[in-house]
Amino acid sequence: MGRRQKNKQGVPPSLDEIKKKAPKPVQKKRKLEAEKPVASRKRKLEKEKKALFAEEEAEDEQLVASGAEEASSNDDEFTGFGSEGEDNDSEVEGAGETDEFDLDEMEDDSDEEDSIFDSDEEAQARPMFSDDSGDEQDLELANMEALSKQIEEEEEQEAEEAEEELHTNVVPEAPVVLPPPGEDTDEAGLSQDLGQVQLRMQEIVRVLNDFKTLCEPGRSRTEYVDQLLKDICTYYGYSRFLAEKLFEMFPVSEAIEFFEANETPRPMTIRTNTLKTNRRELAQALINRGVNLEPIGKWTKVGLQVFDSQVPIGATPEYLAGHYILQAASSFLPVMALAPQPHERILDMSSAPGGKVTYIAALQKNSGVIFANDSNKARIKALSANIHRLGVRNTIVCNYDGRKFPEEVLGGFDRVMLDAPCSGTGVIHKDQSVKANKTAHDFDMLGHLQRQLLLSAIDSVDAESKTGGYIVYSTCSITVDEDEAVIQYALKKRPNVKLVSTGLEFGREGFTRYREKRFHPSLKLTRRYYPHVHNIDGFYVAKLKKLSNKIPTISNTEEEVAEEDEHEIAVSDNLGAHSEELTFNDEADKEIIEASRKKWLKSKGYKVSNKKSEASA
Ligand SMILES: C[S@@+](CC[C@H](N)C(=O)[O-])C[C@H]1O[C@@H](n2cnc3c(N)ncnc32)[C@H](O)[C@@H]1O
Repeated sequence: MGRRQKNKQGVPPSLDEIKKKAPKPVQKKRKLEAEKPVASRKRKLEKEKKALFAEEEAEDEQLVASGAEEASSNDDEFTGFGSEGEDNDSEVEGAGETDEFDLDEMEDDSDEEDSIFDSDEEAQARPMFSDDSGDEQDLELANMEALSKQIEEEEEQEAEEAEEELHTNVVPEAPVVLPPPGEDTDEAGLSQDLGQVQLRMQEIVRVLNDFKTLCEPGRSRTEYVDQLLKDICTYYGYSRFLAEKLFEMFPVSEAIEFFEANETPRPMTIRTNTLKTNRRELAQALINRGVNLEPIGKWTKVGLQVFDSQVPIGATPEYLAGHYILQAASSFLPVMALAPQPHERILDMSSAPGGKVTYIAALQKNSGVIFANDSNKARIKALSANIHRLGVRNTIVCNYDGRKFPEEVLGGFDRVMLDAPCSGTGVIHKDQSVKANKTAHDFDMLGHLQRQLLLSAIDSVDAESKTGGYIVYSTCSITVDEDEAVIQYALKKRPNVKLVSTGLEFGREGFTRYREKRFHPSLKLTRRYYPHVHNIDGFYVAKLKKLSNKIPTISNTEEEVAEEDEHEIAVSDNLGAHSEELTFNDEADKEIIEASRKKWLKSKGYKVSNKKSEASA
């Protein structure tokens, strides 16, 4: 846990902000989860208000048109849902859920909600929906009053805080940035006071961004980066290993934005369960209970963002009746990419606690069959509970190791969703323990499991499916090891698949090169999401199309084999107690393991014979 979190220091100012201000030991009050900067929210609101009133007359036509446009802008897979007009909640968005929303944790959420203050006035000012035809725009109008009031109050509070800061701040001295050459931070007595550390980070970032002009004579870039990493560990509470791993993914300033974003929660969001209601009705019901909300964005017609509430969001009658599920917005994305069609046979290989699988069922309108699998028995409980509460009836819950598909369980699916177990580097704001707990060994083991699960997912799909033949791979981690590297491995091991567009409207392109690694150019088609860029959890989504049920022979050169399976060397080095869980069950893999083993033995100085070892014979 980071020192800032442990000390409950609340949301610290961003580094941009501290450029303008001196550090203050007393931190600001923690903002509400969904809170955006007041000025920008107000501007947005005013803009929306104008647009809404201007367009009011053309509302119905516009809604229908925008629905049609959205349907047509997506893959062919979506056409099955396209013809039912605006109330057709079978829109192409997908949903999913990450662990934090499982039932066990719902109580905690509720407690948090209880503590959110909302004035009576705001509640009274809540407008009602009077028109059946509206959707997103009605909803925004309905919330306008409440939001305006809230924003005004926030403005007043911010003005008070600014005034307070003016009186309490002392202009700081320029921080000492680097210890004298040859000394480390402690020896040199560099301050560990968090305010000072924060200032030092800001100063180092400034120097690194204009190194030639600003560096101390004789000091190298590496020295600055090293001190910055030390400070990141001190200030945010990361292990050196993870700080480096994440730091090297971004340009320097952006890396700090990423670390900052992990200190604040993402907006609370819910997904309308279209098996039971539609978003407009749900929004009205919740507004009537004192929930302040608005649509998440144009890209989803089922998502709502909750700003604050007078009632616990995880315990309203609507919640208990299964009209919605608490679900991170990022988790909608893989299901949108999967784009399940009615009547299809679908496998969700690691589905607990069920956020994504219940959205798949909703998009299928309870038709077809879904196998909702998860290897963790304990999590199956929450999965079943969600399936029941949300009125999902087309789903069979099962409890296998995903790697047993298709051979020992079942294959021939139209589509497979693999929302893989991962390190959770995209959701650090929810689980601060990731900062200190994840080791290189964990990443090796996860990468290995993810690769195996993905090959099983691919093998479980029927390439001849009339409507499908797709696999979606997603993680709530942003590390290349768990994302592009896993897909690259699958492309090489299964030349009978290719990457296709996810159909998602936003998100950064996947890496085609990362440090010394080079990936297939089609990795560009995959999508990356970041908390500091998209204000959603860090996420990765890739969509594959299976072209044939036959796996073409792989003619890898020895060098390619060694390159692809670099991580396997590390894994075999590390197998130890976990070796039973991680045995390969695939002939092709055995050869690769053997090649890796030989390379590893050679690297350790052993003489390696060209005969096959007993284990692989
Ligand atoms: C990211 S969570 C899935 C979240 C889920 N898709 C949702 O939307 O609610 C990853 C899941 O993988 C499961 N898992 C881990 N190893 C597995 C394996 N070998 N086979 C199948 N599931 C596995 C974990 O129990 C965990 O529930």
